[in-house]
Amino acid sequence: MRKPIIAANWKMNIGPKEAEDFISSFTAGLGSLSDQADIVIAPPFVTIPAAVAALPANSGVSVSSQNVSEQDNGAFTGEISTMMLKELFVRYVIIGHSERRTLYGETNAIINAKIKKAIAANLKPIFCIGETLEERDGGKLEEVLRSQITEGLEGISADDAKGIVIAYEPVWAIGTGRVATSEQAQDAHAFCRSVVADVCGDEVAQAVRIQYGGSMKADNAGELLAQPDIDGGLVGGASLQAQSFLDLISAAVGAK
Ligand SMILES: O=C[C@H](O)COP(=O)(O)O
Repeated sequence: MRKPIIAANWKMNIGPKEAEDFISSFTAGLGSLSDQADIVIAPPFVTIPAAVAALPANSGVSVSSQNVSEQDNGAFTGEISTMMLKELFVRYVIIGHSERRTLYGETNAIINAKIKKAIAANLKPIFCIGETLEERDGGKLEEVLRSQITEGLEGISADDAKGIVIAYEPVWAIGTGRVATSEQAQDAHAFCRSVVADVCGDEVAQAVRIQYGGSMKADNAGELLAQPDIDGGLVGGASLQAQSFLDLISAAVGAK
């Protein structure tokens, strides 16, 4: 049985002050939800210290970054290293989000280097994959997912791969309000799991958690999480208000 994992990706929203207010309302309403799922919040880099400080001890909520450098240190203006994140008690790192791929030119090779760097620092990667509408309509869904997974996980041991979280996010569903149907999402998740089995073996494929991302909300989270291969969510818009994120988590864990 894979424990659900629900992550808030705040993207370029919520500064340090606003994060304190969010976390105080969010943790006040969390109750036992954090026993039923791993809950992760990924603020912008500058908000991470305030988010970590605002979380009560034993809240059961982990902090993630939204990106990390594949370099250790040096002349890389604007970049943040794994070791800097470790100092801030960050536990997860979102890697290869479609916005990083399309807007900032991240390739499968760069993403693979970032995943390796995160693992070496004992940070847990949330490894994002997903097809564009053009690729899906052009019959390339499986080809795209296979190459993203195969190249992203290249050279990673089975033991390390087990701890990676994969986020399947159809690009056409991100921020559009157009959620994949539960059947479309389940089919894609089952396919991703089969590719992980090809690359890393069946034991890893059964252990790896695969989140769905793309217009997930409280009113569709239950149906999505009821699917056997959907183990959680990577949530953008619906994670920006404490109550809407709590409602979503509640619906998600209720379906498992
Ligand atoms: O990382 C989160 C995803 O990009 C989904 O964003 P969204 O929930 O706003 O569609």
